[in-house]
Amino acid sequence: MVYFKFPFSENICTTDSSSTKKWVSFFSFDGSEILPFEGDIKQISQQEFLKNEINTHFLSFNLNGFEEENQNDYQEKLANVIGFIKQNNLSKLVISRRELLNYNGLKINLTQTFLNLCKSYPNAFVYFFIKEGKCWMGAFSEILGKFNKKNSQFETMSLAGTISVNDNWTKKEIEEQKPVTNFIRNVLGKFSENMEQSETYDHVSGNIKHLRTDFKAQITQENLENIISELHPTPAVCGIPKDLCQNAIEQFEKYPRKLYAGYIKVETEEYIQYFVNLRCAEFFKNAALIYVGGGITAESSVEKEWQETELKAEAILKNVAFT
Ligand SMILES: C=C(O[C@H]1C=CC=C(C(=O)O)[C@@H]1O)C(=O)O
Repeated sequence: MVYFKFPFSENICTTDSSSTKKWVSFFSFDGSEILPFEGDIKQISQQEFLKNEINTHFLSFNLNGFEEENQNDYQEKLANVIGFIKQNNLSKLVISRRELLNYNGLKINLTQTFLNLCKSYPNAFVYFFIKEGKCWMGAFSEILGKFNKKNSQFETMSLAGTISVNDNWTKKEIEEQKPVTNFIRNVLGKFSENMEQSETYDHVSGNIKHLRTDFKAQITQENLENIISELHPTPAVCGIPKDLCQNAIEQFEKYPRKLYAGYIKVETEEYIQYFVNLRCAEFFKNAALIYVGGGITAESSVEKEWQETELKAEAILKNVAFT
């Protein structure tokens, strides 16, 4: 089963298994895994959603033998990453870690946690699914693509750079967002002659904010999947050049990102939308892993980058409901 909420909507949606059409699919970061959900999309009321509490005791698998990276380990790794960035003259490389949430014998009310995320992030795409023993939940507002089937308009955004809502932007974040914007402009330029780019502005997401630039372009539907595969993974979740950065991520992180930093495709009558899967967690019977990362540049401070991942983890953790 899958439940989700579109940005700026309060309606909870699910899929109705009477149809075999696949309107909702999750794509892993490295493209090796696709998790489709069969059925037409339908809305359900909050009462209906709350009828059966789903908690972590229902899940099939325990998380065993997981060793969490502590602040020191992570900062040491980032120091090596910065060396690699300088050596290869990279504008940025996005590195992540997994924060452990141990339930300490308690259980998590997943239905309530999903509702808390919906309330905390009205501008986000929020989802929750259990399938084949896997359980993930996430809430984020970055759009990889939104295609309007009626007028063939394609929208996307460059979203990067993170600070606490009350802080001021520094050169580091401004320089970190630029390669994302340039990358998107180059890709869209190959497929469209009329592209519009907005000013760069603040995008608030709970306790933090990002820099954001919007794009609109006229495209043809036949090119949609090509555009998505050229865009993904954008330098907001990977880096450029893509292949070198994807390899470096594998070397430095030493674990598969699975669905983190992948995307979710949702097709409705009017739109085909692709949401970037960040601020997400993988739930097990006894513990959960929160996936958090950040864009590292030659100017990064390893301590600030650690704090940034703490802030991002907090965005999920403060919404978790224990029963
Ligand atoms: C990779 C993540 O965030 C991306 C999206 C927005 C801001 C980012 C940053 O400031 O590093 C990242 O590019 C994450 O949240 O795990």
